[in-house]
Amino acid sequence: MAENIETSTIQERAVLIGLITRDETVDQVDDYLDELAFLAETAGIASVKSFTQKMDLPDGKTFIGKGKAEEILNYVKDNEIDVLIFDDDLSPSQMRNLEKLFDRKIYDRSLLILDIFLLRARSAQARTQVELARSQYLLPRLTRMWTHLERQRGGTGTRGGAGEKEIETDRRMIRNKISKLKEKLKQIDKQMHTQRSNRGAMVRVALVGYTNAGKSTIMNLLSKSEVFAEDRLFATLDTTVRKVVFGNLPFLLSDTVGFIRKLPPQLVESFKSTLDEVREADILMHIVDISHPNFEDHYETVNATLAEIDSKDKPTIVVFNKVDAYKPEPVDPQDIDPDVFTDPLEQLKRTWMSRIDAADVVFISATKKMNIEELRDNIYTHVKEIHEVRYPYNNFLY
Ligand SMILES: Nc1nc2c(ncn2[C@@H]2O[C@H](COP(=O)(O)OP(=O)(O)OP(=O)(O)O)[C@@H](O)[C@H]2O)c(=O)[nH]1
Ligand SMILES: [Mg+2]
Repeated sequence: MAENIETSTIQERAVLIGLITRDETVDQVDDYLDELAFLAETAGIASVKSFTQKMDLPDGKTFIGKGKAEEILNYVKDNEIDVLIFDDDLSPSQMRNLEKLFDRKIYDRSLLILDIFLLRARSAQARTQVELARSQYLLPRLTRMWTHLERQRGGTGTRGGAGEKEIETDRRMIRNKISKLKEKLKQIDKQMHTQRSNRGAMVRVALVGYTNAGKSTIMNLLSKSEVFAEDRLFATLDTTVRKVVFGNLPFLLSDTVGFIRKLPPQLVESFKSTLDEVREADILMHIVDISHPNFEDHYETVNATLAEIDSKDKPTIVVFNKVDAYKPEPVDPQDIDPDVFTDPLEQLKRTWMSRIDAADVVFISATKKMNIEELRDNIYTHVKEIHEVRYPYNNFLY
């Protein structure tokens, strides 16, 4: 799509909106909104302010309550806000109602993630997968798209019978597009499957983890390759596979798309073939950014997503990355036991090494190259185990 100069130089301004439901704390929701701001930034949208509201259940019609809506509306009018971004997913009718109420673009988390994926998709496979997910997301929301179109054409916003007919045409077009994309994806999947089976029976290790955890950085470090890594969410959408040899032991290492809280279900579904690399892996390396205040949530989110793609029970090395940037939670000095002078990182290590089998946990810094030998030893041990079962007479001398 052609971008005009205006949209690329003047950033869109957004307010972020999150509900604090019964099972969530204020701190948690603050962290979710920080993440949402990071997502918005990745999509080129500046977050100007956040609003939260305590509510047990979202309002069926407008998601937030009346009073809150008024407060936000006033702010939106006074501060040149273009977009409202909700941290949770909105139903098609909520989205329509909100759009009417605010007369601004309404995003939910899914739509934002879908837009980022669309911006970042490079390969034919990734593009097809994202387009499919996005079309499926848009289909029930077409009326809204139509009103957008109408406004762009300078219409008055009133929708007569002709409008409804056009919506029906648009719907048919999208349905056609969806089936074409599915067909195309089937073809690509077939090719990828052949490529994968041509790789033979080499042991396969897959890097998995929350987005921005450092997977690509670790891939580069271990395989001496150059995979795009940066401080952005979803820097990687395609799977890269490299052959790596430790000592005399060869194996395949793959880097793939990161996970995030509330990944749109349409995306998980259409990225299933990208995630085949994970599903068919012998060993997983689960990378966790330990410097992130919410890293325990991230760890759980990744495990839940792994369960969704039937990959939860594989041998897994948990790699806590970014120890160089780890900042312990501030503790009240009075709470510190004067007899125990252990450093907080040490304590954290102990906790996790007892929670997960200690043999499968490593603490590293990929950028500062701390503890990389230990990581390599750990991978070597795991790969060797599988290799010996697969090639009992070979003694892996190549
Ligand atoms: N401080 C610190 N930063 C790191 C470390 N490892 C990676 N990073 C930084 O974290 C950011 C994300 O790294 P990536 O390797 O792109 O992360 P990723 O998991 O591949 O992210 P996605 O592809 O977006 O899912 C980059 O800015 C890296 O430089 C580390 O050990 N310490
Ligand atoms: Mg990456």
